[in-house]
Parts: sequence; structure tokens; C-alpha cells
Amino acid sequence: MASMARAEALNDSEKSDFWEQGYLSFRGLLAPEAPAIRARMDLMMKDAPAATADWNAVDAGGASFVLAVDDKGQTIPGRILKVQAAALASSAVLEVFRSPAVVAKVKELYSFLGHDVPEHVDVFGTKFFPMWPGGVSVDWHQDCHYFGTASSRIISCGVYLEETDEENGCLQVVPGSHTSDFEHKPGSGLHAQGEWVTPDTSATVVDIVVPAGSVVLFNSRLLHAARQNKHAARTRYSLFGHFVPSELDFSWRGTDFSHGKYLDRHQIY
Ligand SMILES: O=C(O)CCC(=O)C(=O)O
Ligand SMILES: [Fe+2]
Repeated sequence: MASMARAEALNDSEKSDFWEQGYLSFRGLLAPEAPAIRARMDLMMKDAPAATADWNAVDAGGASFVLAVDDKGQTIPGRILKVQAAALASSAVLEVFRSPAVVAKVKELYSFLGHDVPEHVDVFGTKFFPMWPGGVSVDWHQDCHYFGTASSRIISCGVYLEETDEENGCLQVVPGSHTSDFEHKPGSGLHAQGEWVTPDTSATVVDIVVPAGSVVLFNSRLLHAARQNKHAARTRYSLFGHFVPSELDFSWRGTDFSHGKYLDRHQIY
């Protein structure tokens, strides 16, 4: 998989790789900014309002601090799984998704869509995962399952603010899986907070091992998961958001995610 320095443009084969394999990893794209972003995430966590146990608290009128569960699926008081709508809790989040280095890559990927190139693009569904030692973020899923659209024009974005490897819970992907739909079922135990896919045992799984400040862009239909953080001391801070053409409307289980309606949807360009 291609990795590129900050200022380089994507060439056509990299763009086609993204649309064929379903993902691209930009190692260290935001490396200089990563320490300051981590510090602002710490500040956000310090100012945390009352937390919720609802993993799908996507429309609470502000950010939702969602509690983690143990291996029996029981809520752990005081332990945060994720901050949903994190952009509504810290301005650092939108600064990341609006940063010139990230926007340039997103624009270049959209420019490969032929007649479907969007004029305006938003980011929505922003999240922060601290991934404490022993913790998890997600099991196997397609992001679009949670959006209520199978559009292939949503580009998911993971920003790994710390060095991330097999030990502290790296991202895993199944290359090329973004052209199929998979059945999602309610999870249990450590993964009780979501609906997940059981991948075919023959599926090729790739670990995305990256240095701090790396940005991964992937098709929102790509099948992906994150390993459990098995390290005794390291965290795995990361931010997520989904780039979407401004005119693309969709809703899921009573939440309308459309531009101008959904609070955690923000124009990028
Ligand atoms: O934690 C990760 O590495 C992936 C998170 C993710 O896939 C999501 O939030 O949809
Ligand atoms: Fe995801």
C-alpha cells in the first residue's frame, strides 16, 4: 500500500488503488501536529460532561461521552470508550479534518470519480477513541451500515495520534471488501457496543501498522475492525470522521444525517 510524504500529490495509480483496494494509508501525514492534538484531546477528556452507556448516542444535541464495557458487557464507571460527535466538544477535531494536508488528499480522491465529483464536501460522525490499555474500539463492520446508505462516495478517515501496532490495537482491513454488503449482528462481551460482521475465514486481513500522526482514508463500505489494545501501559488515541458529498442525504434508525440538519456534519470545502 502506498505511503506518501506530506507535500506529494497522489498519482493515478494511487487513486485507482484507493477505489480498487478500498483504502490508502498516509504515514505520518500529521506527525508534526500529533502531540498538540493529543494534548487537546486530554483537555477534552478532563472537561467531560456526564457519560452515557448508549453506544449509538449520535444525536444528543452535543458530544456524547460513551462508557466502555468489560468482557461481560457490563459498563465500567469512569472509563470512556469513545467521544461521539467529538467535533462538538473540541475545536481541535475540525481543525484536523480541515487541515490542508488532509483536505488535499480527499480532494484528489474525489477527483477520480469522473462525473460524480462533488463540488462541496462535509465531514460528519466525528469520534475520538482513547483506547485505554485492555480496551477496544470496534469489531468488524462497514461504516455505511451505521449511516443507512450504501453509497460508495463516503470516504472514512482515521487519524492515529499515537504509534499504532498489533499490540496497542491497530486498524485491520479486508482489501477489496468494499464492493460487497455484509450482514451485521449485535455484538457481545467487550464488543457489546455495536453490530458487527463475522468475516469469512478465507478473507485476507491486513494490519495497518503506522507511526504517530498517520491518516488512513478508506471507502465507508470497506470491511474493517481494530485489534484489542493488549498493551499494559500504552493508549491508542485516534480520531475518526467521514467525508461525504454535501448533497448526499441519508438517515438511519431515526437520525437524519443530512447537511444542514445533523449537528455533527460540517462543511470542509
Ligand atoms: O478504531 C479504529 O481503528 C477504527 C474505528 C472505526 O472503524 C469506526 O469508528 O468506525
Ligand atoms: Fe469504522
